[in-house]
Amino acid sequence: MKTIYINATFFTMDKENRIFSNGMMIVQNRSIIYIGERNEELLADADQVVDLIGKWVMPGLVNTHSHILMTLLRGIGDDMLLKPWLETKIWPIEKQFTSEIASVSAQLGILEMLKSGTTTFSDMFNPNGIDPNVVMETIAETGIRGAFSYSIFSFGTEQEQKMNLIGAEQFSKDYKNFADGRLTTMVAPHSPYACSPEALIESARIAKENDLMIHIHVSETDYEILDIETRYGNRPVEHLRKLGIFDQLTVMAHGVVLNDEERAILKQYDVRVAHNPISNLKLGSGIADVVGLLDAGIKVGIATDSTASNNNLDMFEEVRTAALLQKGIYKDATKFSAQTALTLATRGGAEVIRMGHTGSLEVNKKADFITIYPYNKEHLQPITAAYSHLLYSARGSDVCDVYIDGKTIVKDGKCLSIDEEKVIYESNRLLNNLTTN
Ligand SMILES: CSC[C@H]1O[C@@H](n2cnc3c(O)ncnc32)[C@H](O)[C@@H]1O
Ligand SMILES: [Zn+2]
Repeated sequence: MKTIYINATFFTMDKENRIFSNGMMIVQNRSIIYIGERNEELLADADQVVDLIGKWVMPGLVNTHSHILMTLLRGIGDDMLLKPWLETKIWPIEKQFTSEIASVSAQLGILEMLKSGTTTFSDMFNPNGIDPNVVMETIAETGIRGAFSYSIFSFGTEQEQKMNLIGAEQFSKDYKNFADGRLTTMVAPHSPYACSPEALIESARIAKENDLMIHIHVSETDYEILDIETRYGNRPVEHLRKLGIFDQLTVMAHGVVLNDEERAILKQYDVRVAHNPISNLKLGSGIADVVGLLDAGIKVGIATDSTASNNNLDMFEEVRTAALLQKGIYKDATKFSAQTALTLATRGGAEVIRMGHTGSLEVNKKADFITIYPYNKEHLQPITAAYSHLLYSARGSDVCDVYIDGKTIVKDGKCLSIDEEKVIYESNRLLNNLTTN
C-alpha cells in the first residue's frame, strides 16, 4: 500500500535541512520511500493520496527523558529542591502506586505527548508496587514509539534489592523488541546516589549481556556532586566511569553540573545527554551548558522529565526554553540557532537514544511525522521563516495530525488510539486514592 502525502511544506530535518514547499512524501510498509518535490508520475502510482492542504509537516518530536508513570503527580511538590522533593514527596507517593494508577498515568502522559507532537520517548519508571507487564501492554496500545526502562534502586532489604535487579533484567529482556519493534528497553539505574556501586556494576552487566543502553540521572545538582564525592571520593562522572557504566552506551539525564574534564570523559565514551531545561529550572538545579556539550562533540537530546517537575510534556515549549536559556547564559544571540534546537528535538534526540531510524523525513526512515496547519493561527503569521516560527512561536497545541509507523494516531487534534474522556475521568478518580501531602 503506497500512501502519498501532497500539498504540504515538508521540513525534513535531515543533515542538509532540506525543506520542500509544495513537496510530496510517499509512505509504504511503515517507512518513507520518497520525499522531495511533487512528482506527477509517482503520484499516478498511488494507492491512496492524502491532501495535507497547506500544512507544515515535520518529523515527530523525540523526548529523551520522561517519567510517564508520574503524570498523575502534576501539581504536587512545587517549590522544592530535588532531594527533599524526592525523599519527602515523590517517593512516599510512589510507594502507594498500583498497576491501575501506573497505567492510567502512562496513558495520560502519552496522550499529552502525542497530541503535542511527540512520537518517540525514552522513559524510566519506578517499578514499586506495579506489574510492569500491564503498563507495557497499555503503552503498546497507544501506538507511540520509545524505550521504557525499569529502574534499579538500592533501597530496602538485601532481598528487595536482589528482586529489583532480577525484575529489571527480566523486563529489559522481555520487551527489548516489542510491539512491531516500536518499543524497546534500556537498563536504568536511578542515579549514582540511589544505587550502590554493586547495583551499578550489575546494571552495566545487564546492559552488556543484552546489548542495551543505560539510562541514568547524573550530575543534576551541586548537592549530588558533593554527596558522591563525600561518599566515594570522586565526582559522579568519574565514579560511574570507574564502575564501568560508560563502557555501555549511556544516556545521562541532566548533566547540569559538569566541568571540562568530565565533558572530555563523556566525549571519550560517547555518553549522551538528555537536557531537561524546564525541570532543572523548576527544581532550582541550574542550567546545563548545552553549547559547551555540543562544542565538546557530545550528543544532546531535549527532554521534559515528569509533569511533577515541568509541569507539562510539551516538547515545543521545552526546546524553545532550551534555546533561549543558552542565548541568555552566553549573552550571545548567535548561539543555538532555531535549526540547531529543532534538530536536537528530532533527529539529534533520536540518535541520542539509538533510534536513528526515526527523527527525520528521509528515505528508509520510519514514517513518524506531525502536521501543523498554520493558516488559522495568529501566532504563526505571517507565514515566513518557518524554522523560526516552529521554534519561537509554535506550541504543542498547534499540532493537527500525528503519524507513527505510517499509521494515523492523532487526527485533527483527536487521539485515535486512546479513549481521551475515559483517561481524564480515571486520572481524577485515581488521584483521590492517593495521599499526597
Ligand atoms: C529512575 S525511575 C524514575 C523515578 O525517578 C524519580 N525522578 C523523577 N524525576 C527525577 C529527577 O529529576 N531526578 C531524579 N529522580 C527523579 C522518580 O521517583 C521517578 O519515578
Ligand atoms: Zn528524571
